[in-house]
Parts: sequence; structure tokens; C-alpha cells
Amino acid sequence: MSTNKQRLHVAVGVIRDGDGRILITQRAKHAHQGGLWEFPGGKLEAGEPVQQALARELEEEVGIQVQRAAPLIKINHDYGDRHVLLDVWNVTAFAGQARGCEGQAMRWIAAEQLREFSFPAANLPIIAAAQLPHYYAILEGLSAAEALDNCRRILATGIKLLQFRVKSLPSIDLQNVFEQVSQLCRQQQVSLLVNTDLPVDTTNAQGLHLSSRALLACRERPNGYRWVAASCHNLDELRYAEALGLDFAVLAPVQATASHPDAAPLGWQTLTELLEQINLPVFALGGLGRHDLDRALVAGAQGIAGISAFLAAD
Ligand SMILES: Nc1nc2c([nH]c(=O)n2[C@H]2C[C@H](O)[C@@H](COP(=O)(O)OP(=O)(O)OP(=O)(O)O)O2)c(=O)[nH]1
Ligand SMILES: [Mg+2]
Repeated sequence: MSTNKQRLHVAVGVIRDGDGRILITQRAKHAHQGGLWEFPGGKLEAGEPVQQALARELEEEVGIQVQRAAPLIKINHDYGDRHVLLDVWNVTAFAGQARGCEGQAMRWIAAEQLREFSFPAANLPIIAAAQLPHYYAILEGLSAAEALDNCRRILATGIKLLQFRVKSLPSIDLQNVFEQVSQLCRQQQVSLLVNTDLPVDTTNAQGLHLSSRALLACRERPNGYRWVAASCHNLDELRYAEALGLDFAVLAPVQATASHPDAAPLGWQTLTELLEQINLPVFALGGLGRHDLDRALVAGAQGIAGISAFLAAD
């Protein structure tokens, strides 16, 4: 009976080399999900802590010794014949030279190439998480000059993912400011998402960011964008974003924030409980700064989203 099926806990490593390339290996033909590409890893032994299992599996399968790892995402997936909990870690430092210790094919590839390979169905959100950075900046500003100044300050901190949400500009300025922001982003290889509340022509944007209202009004994932994300405040909205096949969500407010003084903060514990129930990369938003990243990763988030948090390096 599928309801009595035991959930297999699997430790999985997204291993990156010094150039940011990611290691993928091919599953043996006759294994479960055989022939597909995967991130190396395997089942926890009875009573084994997940980080210990990660280190053991990566040594056994690709001959490396893990030196630094941080949580990336957890995926609960029911294959019908087997229910897995993929506990995925970013491995950013290791010793040894990776090799296919079990005779399996192995490739080091750029994150953008991940979509060119066939992975098991459970891996879709892992691939999005591996391609996304840990910080998502939200651009606001009360005038055209302030918005452009904020944009330059944010990009100077090294941000690679930006949402255009300059709500208070007269529409005559809005398109012009958007074009300038879009050009700055292109020059610095920053992915730009446009908030759907703004009446701008999104031809030059890599992505759309749906407000929670726009999310619930959607019947399918909007076409033609590299990234589609949504603002969420509760489990129903997160589940809906996942069901539509969006790439990621932002969940707010995690802490008390001056910009939304009336909203009750969720807190880290509730954030963790919500994230355990969905398979989607989620940025934590609200009263947070860059220094909260480690805490957010441990809580199960992709990273931190913010407005003022990224106006200067902290
Ligand atoms: N390692 C890994 N497993 C994945 C990925 N995606 C995915 O659905 N899985 C599934 C396939 C398997 O059902 C399960 C991993 O179990 P496994 O059979 O590889 O475990 P293992 O390495 O301990 O292998 P073994 O000792 O049983 O031969 O998780 C992935 O990216 N990496
Ligand atoms: Mg394995």
C-alpha cells in the first residue's frame, strides 16, 4: 500500500569546483531511475546522521572528501514504487580528484547546462535551486533618480538576481527607468524579474515576479520567461506556486519589518515547517540581512530576499 510505504532518506551532493561547475553522474542502467543523470549520493544507513552519509556516499561514489557543505533544498517525492526524501547539500570545498568509482559516467558542467540532461522527475526543483544564487534583491525607489541610484548600489554588491518593483513612479518615467535598469543588469549578467503589478513592457526581462494576488489568478505558468517567481505568505500560496511549476517563491514576513508593520512575522520555526511541506526553492523575506544567510539555509530556505538589505554590503 502506498500509504504504508517507507520514506527513503537520501543524502545528495551538488558538488562545485573552483570555477562553479557542477558534478553529475549517470545512474546504473538497472538501478531505480536507471540511465538518468543524478547528483551523487545515496541512502542513509540506520541511525546515520545526514552529513555523515553525504561524506560516506561521496567518498564511495566519486572518491572525494567533503570539507564544507551547506543545506540546499529538501525534496519529498513519491515515485509510486518508492517514496524518497532527497536531502540535498551544496558541497563547496572538498579534497581529492573526482572520478566515477563505480564505473559510472561523470561530467563537470556549468549550472546553465543542467537543463540539457535528463534527470529523475524529483530533480526539477533541485536544478532550479542549484542555478539560483543565495540573494534576491528587490529594487524600489521614490523617484527615477533614487531608483537608478539604488540599482547601481545593489549591483555594486555583486547581486545576480533582481526584482524590479519601483511602484511609486509616474508611468511616464517607469518604462524609461526600467530600460536603464535592464541595460545595467545586462552589462553585469544580472537576471532581472519584473513585478507583475507594474505596467511595463517586459520584453527585456528574464523573468516575471507574480504578486500573491497575481499568482492566485494564474491558471498556468506564464510562458516565455527564464524565471517565474511569486510572493507567498502561507502554505496554500506556496503549494499553488509549486503546482504551477514556478521556479521559486519568496515567503514573507519572516521577521518584523518596518515596511509592513501590521503583518505578523512567521518566525524561523514556522518558516521551516512550511518549507518542509513543499518542493520549491524559497527566499526568506522581511526584516533580514545578508548576515542571516546561514540561518536561512539551515531553516531550509534558498537564501535571503530584501529591499534595504542589499543597498550596501554588510
Ligand atoms: N543520489 C541521487 N539519488 C536520486 C537523485 N534523484 C532521485 O530521484 N534520486 C533517487 C533515486 C533512488 O531512488 C534514490 C537514491 O538511492 P540510490 O539507489 O542511489 O542509493 P545508494 O547510492 O545508497 O545505492 P545502493 O547502495 O542501494 O546501490 O534517490 C539524485 O539526484 N541523486
Ligand atoms: Mg547512489
